[in-house]
Amino acid sequence: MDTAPAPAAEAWSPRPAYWLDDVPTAYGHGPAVVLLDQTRLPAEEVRLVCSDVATVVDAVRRLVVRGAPVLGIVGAYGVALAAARGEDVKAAADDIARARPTAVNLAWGARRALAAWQAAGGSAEAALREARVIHEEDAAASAAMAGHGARFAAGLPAERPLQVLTHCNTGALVSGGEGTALAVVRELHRAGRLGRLWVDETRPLLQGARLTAYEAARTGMPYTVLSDNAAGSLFAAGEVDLVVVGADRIAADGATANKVGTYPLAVLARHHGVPFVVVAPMSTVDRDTPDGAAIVVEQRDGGEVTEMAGTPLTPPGSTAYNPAFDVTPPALITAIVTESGVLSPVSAIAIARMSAGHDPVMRR
Ligand SMILES: CSC[C@H]1O[C@H](OP(=O)(O)O)[C@H](O)[C@@H]1O
Repeated sequence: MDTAPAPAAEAWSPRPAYWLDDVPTAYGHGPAVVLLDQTRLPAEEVRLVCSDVATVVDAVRRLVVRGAPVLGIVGAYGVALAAARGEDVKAAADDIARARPTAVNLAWGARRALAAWQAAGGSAEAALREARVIHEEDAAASAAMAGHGARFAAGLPAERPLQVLTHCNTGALVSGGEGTALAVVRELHRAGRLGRLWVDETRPLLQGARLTAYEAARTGMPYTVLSDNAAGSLFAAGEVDLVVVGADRIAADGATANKVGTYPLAVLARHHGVPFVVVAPMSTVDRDTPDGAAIVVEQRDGGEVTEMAGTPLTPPGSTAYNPAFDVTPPALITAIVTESGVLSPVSAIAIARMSAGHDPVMRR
């Protein structure tokens, strides 16, 4: 079984999204939101300079920037950009929130920046300040989750360095810091406790094969990519000690929306007695969504399934079912790791306590 070579571990960040005050733009010099174009990775590191909100919204829709926490950061920067350009700020916040419906962070970040703008009497500086606070908060949350998650993993009965399976991409590309679930894996690697990272390719857009592998290679983790279909045989062979995934929205009862293909992993993990851990900041917990049935799952264009890099994979006229996410019920989740601590077992009460700002049920 091939394992990609592990280059020297390094403190590395791809800087997925940031603000620049004064750059050449389509409108002359002015502020911009700069995005690392994740559709071009791993082959090319190309940055998109967004000088208006319409460009930000299009970039979110095309997954130029993606992943719940960084979407919260970009949502806030997008509102700050509208304010700086004298655009309709409320309309901008609404357009941003509508760009992708499932990751609660997108609307949450936009609304926080809008509220700051309104509270300051329509101040663009206030909106930008709030966006920067959200960016910094997410970096701190990422570090805290990495610590809580690694300590939880260290408590697992393991006779070997952990073999961890993950789905989609939850690293520094989705965060102001090192990410969510992949930040936990990176912390385990630093502590010498990571035996291998199994990387689900994550059809149809291959966030795992393209992005998680890119991050694992850049940070020196021992990793192996697999087709999503192969995960079951890994469990059956006893090669998975822990599953860690991210989240796009966690409902008040602990039901979790994440990249499509997550729910089957939760079922496999339960069947094989493997801990299944969700890692997400509090900004992804949405107490206004009561349960999994209330989570809106983004349905994306079928062409993402029937084509690969513009090449048809199916006969002309084929239709495709392409939900971007699925929902895992709380009963299949061993623990939810947030910056506040570890919930185990997950319960509606614990989630409610956590989303109300109280300490979670269990803290490690
Ligand atoms: C922890 S945020 C990463 C999260 O977002 C991904 O979805 P997408 O690539 O469509 O933005 C996936 O659900 C990841 O778990």
